[in-house]
Amino acid sequence: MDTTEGRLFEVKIGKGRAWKWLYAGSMLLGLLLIWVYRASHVPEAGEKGRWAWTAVFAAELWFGFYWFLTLSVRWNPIYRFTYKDRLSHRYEEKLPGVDIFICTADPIIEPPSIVINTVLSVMAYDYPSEKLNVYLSDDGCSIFTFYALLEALQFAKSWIPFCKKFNIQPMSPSLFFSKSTVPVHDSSFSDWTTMEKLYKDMESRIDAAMKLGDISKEIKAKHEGFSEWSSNISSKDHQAIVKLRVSEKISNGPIILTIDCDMYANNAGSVRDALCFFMDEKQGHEYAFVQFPQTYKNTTKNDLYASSLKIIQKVDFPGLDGQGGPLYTGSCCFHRRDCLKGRKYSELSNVELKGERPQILEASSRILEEKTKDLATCSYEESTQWGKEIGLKYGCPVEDVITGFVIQCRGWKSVYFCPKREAFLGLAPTTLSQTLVQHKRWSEGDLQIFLSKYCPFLYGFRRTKLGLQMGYSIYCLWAVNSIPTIIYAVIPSICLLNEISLFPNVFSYWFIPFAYVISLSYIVSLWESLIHGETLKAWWNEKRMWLYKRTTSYLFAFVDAILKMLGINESAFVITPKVVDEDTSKRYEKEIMEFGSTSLMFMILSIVAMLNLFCLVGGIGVVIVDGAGALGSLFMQLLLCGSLVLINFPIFEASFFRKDKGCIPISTTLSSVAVVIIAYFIPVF
Ligand SMILES: O=c1ccn([C@@H]2O[C@H](COP(=O)(O)OP(=O)(O)O[C@H]3O[C@H](CO)[C@@H](O)[C@H](O)[C@H]3O)[C@@H](O)[C@H]2O)c(=O)[nH]1
Repeated sequence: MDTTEGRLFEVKIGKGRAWKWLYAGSMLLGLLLIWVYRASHVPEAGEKGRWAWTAVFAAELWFGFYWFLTLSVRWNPIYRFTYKDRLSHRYEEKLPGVDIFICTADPIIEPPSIVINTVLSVMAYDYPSEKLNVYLSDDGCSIFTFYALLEALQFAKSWIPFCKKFNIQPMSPSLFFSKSTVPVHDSSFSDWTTMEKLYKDMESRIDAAMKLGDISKEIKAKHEGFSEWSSNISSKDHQAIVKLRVSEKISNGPIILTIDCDMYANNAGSVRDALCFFMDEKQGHEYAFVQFPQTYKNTTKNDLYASSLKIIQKVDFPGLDGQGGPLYTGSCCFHRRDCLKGRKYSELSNVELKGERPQILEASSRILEEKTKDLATCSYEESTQWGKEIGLKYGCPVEDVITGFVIQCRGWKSVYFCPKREAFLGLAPTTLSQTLVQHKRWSEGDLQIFLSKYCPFLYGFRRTKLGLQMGYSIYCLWAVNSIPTIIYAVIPSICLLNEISLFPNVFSYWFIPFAYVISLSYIVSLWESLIHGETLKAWWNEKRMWLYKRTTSYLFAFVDAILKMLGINESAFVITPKVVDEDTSKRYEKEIMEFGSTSLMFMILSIVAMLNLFCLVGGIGVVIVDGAGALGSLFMQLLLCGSLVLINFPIFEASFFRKDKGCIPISTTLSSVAVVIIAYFIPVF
């Protein structure tokens, strides 16, 4: 193939425009008919169910509006392909420096052995090693992480050459040795077993230090860096951590990769893939960042907690790319340093990827170390533009999303690149509670953006395409979905119990738009899941998590975001644990849902489930007594209530049949039953 010509990447546009028009047009017609029905059939004043009707109508208006927003990411998806051979041929000698930032914050829930695997994996990229610099920022200021890093540096001297010699992928030793075995007669066998032993020995030394809760004097004597821990140091008061401006003084790579501490590099070519976009002669100067999907190595076969976020990764993000670029999601993203530092896009300037690497002499490295300590302190930032216009934006639980949005508003585009071999593999939450808390943080942060001056429709107006503003709003309005979803999960069921019909009779023409809109949206969602490799059960699990997130995470996020806006509350970053105990882990592998504690979130889930079970039994009783007439007018409610009972099966199982530690505590079950009984006596208006 001729590598002297041609673009460094190619874009393919998604097909099926005619089908999309048909889908969007018919859904819109169906929604309009539903709204017409609602507006023209409101119960008379004084008639039972008037308020319930109004609430359901409001929820349907919202669902329609929200569905319209989601069209933005389905309209024009684009898929990208890179030509790394062309990049090597033209630019091998001129490849830019790349600074990799890994951040960690807590050695207990983010064990150092996980962190160093991430470090080792990125060090093994197929890239000139003198141009690759890896920085680890430890917000937890842990001596164990420091010690593990020293061990990793020693190990890297054997690991990196080994990876390059045998083209090892994944480049994280723990993942590699857990997956691969080499036949005894293979020529690489002895290298392989030596390396595995080296790794296991290192891992057990680190784990032993963690267990002991101390680092021995002999080890401390080996590196002067340990002396930093001799004073009264804590995670709240510690030496400076590595930041953007610090790396500027040390390596000043024009390209920056940010990753979470549990995101192992899994594809040796990712740096080169990213550069195919930044260095493309025709369009490279337009791109500020290249976001790769955050994929997880520990999701179960049927993705119990829907943590793979498959539809976001496979449908939404290519769609956003077609509208000007995906969101920056914190991890797995390559940035142009200039853009992170606040540079505005200009069509005329050809932004070269130059970045003079500071000359550091042996003698000056100590002075540099002292100087960078000062640079990295938070107080350095007082009365500066850091955290506002320069670097990541502070003060929002999703600092990544807001930072990416502002960069796009400065005129830059971003790229979404989904390579065949996953670029990164991380750790998804492995309990229900971790998943719900993580989504609470995301949806709260996103709503805060919507309510701030950075609202996509306001700040993005004239700065970005309307499609991109709509795309951002899908996530920014996640939390608001909680209210209409709760209305829909509760009110029709209560009305069923009280024999109040909220939907048209199955034999009426008005039933058709309801049946059409509901079935089409489920068929499309099922089809999207299946073509992207999900199982039927994974789709069903995703629907359950859709309900659980909306009724808990999003609800809490909604309330907290409003309180924050009113100045009553401050939001905090709850770090997602990367490890759980053995029992919990076994249940996760068997896809048994984990409850186990008495949280308010579980209480809400339990109440909604019990209420629906109660209403379904009552509703069936009504139909048996009243006959076919009642079945016709209550059919939709029976269907809705029945589906809610079915999807909540894990809650009933965890309340009544399970005895393990992950079941729902009896106190939660009793309280929710009590709430349901009280609700039964509340009159419906
Ligand atoms: O005070 C903190 C809190 C977190 N972290 C690190 O930030 C990363 C992300 O935190 P985590 O608790 O793992 O959050 P997740 O929800 O798993 O992460 C997603 O969501 C975050 C925003 O909510 C983004 O910052 C992340 O990049 C993105 O992967 C981890 O490496 C943490 O060690 C810090 O360095 N300091």
